[in-house]
Amino acid sequence: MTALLEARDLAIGHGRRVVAEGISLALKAGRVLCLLGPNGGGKTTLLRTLLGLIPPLSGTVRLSGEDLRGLPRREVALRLAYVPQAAPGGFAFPAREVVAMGRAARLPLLAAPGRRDREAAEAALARLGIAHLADRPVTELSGGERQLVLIARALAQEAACLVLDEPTASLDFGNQALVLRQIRALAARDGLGVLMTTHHPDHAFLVADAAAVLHRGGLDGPAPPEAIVTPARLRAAYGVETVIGTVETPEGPRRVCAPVVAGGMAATPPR
Ligand SMILES: Nc1ncnc2c1ncn2[C@@H]1O[C@H](COP(=O)(O)OP(=O)(O)OP(=O)(O)O)[C@@H](O)[C@H]1O
Repeated sequence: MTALLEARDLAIGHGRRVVAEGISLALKAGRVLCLLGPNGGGKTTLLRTLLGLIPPLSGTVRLSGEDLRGLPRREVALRLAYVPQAAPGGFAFPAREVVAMGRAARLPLLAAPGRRDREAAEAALARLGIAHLADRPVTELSGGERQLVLIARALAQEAACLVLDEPTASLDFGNQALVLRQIRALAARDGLGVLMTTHHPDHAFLVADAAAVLHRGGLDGPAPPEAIVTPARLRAAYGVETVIGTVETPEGPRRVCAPVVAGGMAATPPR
């Protein structure tokens, strides 16, 4: 099976400044890849490079085997949907219209959304459990609600691959679980490929088939979460001691990651 999204020996950065190099990864349909790493490690830079929003310093990005550089923006948008980090501000559009904007790449230039587009927007709202927010201006929503609207907008795009930058960052505990459940279902049930960044190593255990850590100018992984999320690697990446254990859940045994906060900080924090 050809990967939906693939990076080969990628170097990423801004201008001439290299943020990380030697990055290779592949994301297949129906899989979730969790990207971890400390603040400033380069996660957003990597996502934006994979999306073609900033050029790689070297190496290649392929979408379903095709070099990203040869694809028009519109074609990229039909294959990859991006949920950027939630930012305050913006226009007071109703949530329904913001979600419908996810259909833009599927419409002829300046065409109004049709019935199929409105249905896709409604379905995306319902799927994330926010149909009741459809008429509310997004500027009046809580940060968490707004994040769910942005995810619904990406779903409405109906791309084969979802790229989410910290999709749970501003969400409360319940909404985090809702979003993670949706992410898993989108991969398992609908066969989407999902690449997400997170600051919670536990999310890799919860939803991911593979995890990778971007730190110290390189990428560890991707590999199965249990091979990547280890006390040694978390110490190297975050400078914190952790305990990894297994708990019983209704879905079966699951690994969990607990930081040690009482005098357990590593002697040498990263960079
Ligand atoms: N537009 C830019 N121009 C120049 N340097 C940038 C730009 N955006 C980010 N950087 C730098 O690139 C490095 C990686 O930043 P990036 O935002 O990719 O990290 P991150 O892992 O996503 O961080 P966080 O977890 O805090 O969101 C940082 O040193 C940052 O200062």
